Amino acid sequence: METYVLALDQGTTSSRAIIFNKKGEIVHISQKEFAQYFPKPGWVEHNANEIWGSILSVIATSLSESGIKPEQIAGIGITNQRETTVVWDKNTGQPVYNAIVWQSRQTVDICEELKAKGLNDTFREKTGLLIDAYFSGTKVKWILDHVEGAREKAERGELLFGTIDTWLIWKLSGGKAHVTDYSNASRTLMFNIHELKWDDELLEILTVPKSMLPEVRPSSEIYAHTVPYHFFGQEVPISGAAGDQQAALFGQACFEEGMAKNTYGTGCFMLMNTGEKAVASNHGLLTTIAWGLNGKVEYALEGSIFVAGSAIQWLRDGLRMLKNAADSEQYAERVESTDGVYVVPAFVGLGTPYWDSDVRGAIFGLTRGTQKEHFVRATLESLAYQTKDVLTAMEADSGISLKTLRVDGGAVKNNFLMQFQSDLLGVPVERPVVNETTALGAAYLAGLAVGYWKDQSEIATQWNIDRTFEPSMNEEKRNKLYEGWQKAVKAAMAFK
Ligand SMILES: Nc1ncnc2c1ncn2[C@@H]1O[C@H](COP(=O)(O)OP(=O)(O)O)[C@@H](O)[C@H]1O
Ligand SMILES: O=P(O)(O)OC[C@H](O)CO
Repeated sequence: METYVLALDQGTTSSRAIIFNKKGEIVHISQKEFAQYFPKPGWVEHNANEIWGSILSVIATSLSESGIKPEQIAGIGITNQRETTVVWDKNTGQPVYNAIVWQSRQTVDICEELKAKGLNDTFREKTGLLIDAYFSGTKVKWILDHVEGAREKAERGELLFGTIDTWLIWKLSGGKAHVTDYSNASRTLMFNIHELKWDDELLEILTVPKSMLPEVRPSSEIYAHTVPYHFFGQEVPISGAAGDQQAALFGQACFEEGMAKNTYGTGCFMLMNTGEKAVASNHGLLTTIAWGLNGKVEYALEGSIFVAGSAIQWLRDGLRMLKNAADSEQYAERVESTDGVYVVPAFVGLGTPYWDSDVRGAIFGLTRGTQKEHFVRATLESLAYQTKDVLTAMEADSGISLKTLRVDGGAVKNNFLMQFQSDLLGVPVERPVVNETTALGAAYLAGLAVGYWKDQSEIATQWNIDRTFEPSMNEEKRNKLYEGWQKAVKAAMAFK
């Protein structure tokens, strides 16, 4: 009987189930979108039960459409939008509030209070993060402070907290396992990434009872089995879990120190493997756990860009300049340059390296001759410029000069963008055959735990290039273009 590994990729806008074979090839994909809730400006929420429903639905579709039987699934790997926070009642299994999404800004005031108390260094040293509404810790506090009766229940030990991986494993196992993996724990603002434990001092500052927190485990091991009624009568091992960006680093086989990937989706997330060293950043990067595997944890430096592919969606849906995102490539190619136009897509502020929540989007360099083509090109180029900002910070912090950049995510289909990225960074950009590297990473982690794949060297041999983009721009031009971008960002930040 041929066997497979199933990856469940629970993302910000959709859930996907992807079945992989032994060669790491995609056998089947099914995908389901779910509702986004925006109760107030800047707030983003999901219904955790709807997320669970979407997962059950994609599992059912993938098995029925592929014809693969549940007993042919050797293991399940979970990967997820990170930081998004669910709090539920352990007796009823019902969430006490919507899931508060990573993008949501409803805890900005809590963050300001913590910063005003001078706690930034305490959080940074212990968690590798900075105080920002992005991370889970202040979201848990917000739920306990705002939902009637929640704090009392939490103190009586009746409520559980989890990021989406934890919620899904708890549901799939019929409430048996309340666990998370190191990579997800490292995004909560409550986990000490050096001592590898929930940090009592931070929990006290955030007023979060420890009894709510899941057990933190390696990213590749059997956490639990599916309860038969959720998996067509089968008890399948749930054997891998990692946050989506760390899973993509794994799926890109960036196993050696200094190897990096950049994912171009809604936002852009660049991660560099720093091996067993947790490298502290002086340039606005995050220090994060890449994964726990083979009895140890490995770390990564991360640059987070909040608006990337969503800027192309804005051209399409907001400005109605494009019929679909892919058309941006043809428009950009029709002109030689942007003629000095720069788009700074700071729609929700800027992440790495600026961490400025108040700056908003801006356009510079318009003339009477500016056409749609220049505009579209400048928007695409902004993804590459933001990536250059992140890479510059990363090279400064790690002392490592990048030799090549591995890329994935929806926008890497755009050949213009990839070529411009390579030109701007001055390094080759490598696009793999399997673009679903997030799911692939989760599948690999799950497969390793059940002996489906032998080890990381076997996995590394499965990574194949679809196309390499070589840099062809001279240094003078590259520097001049980048200087223009830096001026544009500075000017946007001055306008507040
Ligand atoms: N050919 C393209 N050129 C530029 N951007 C694209 C292209 N195709 C898709 N995108 C962008 O990529 C994003 C979707 O990528 P995906 O990896 O599915 O994102 P996510 O996982 O964050 O939902 C969208 O924001 C879309 O605008
Ligand atoms: O769901 P994605 O792919 O937009 O990823 C979200 C990130 O994990 C947020 O940190």
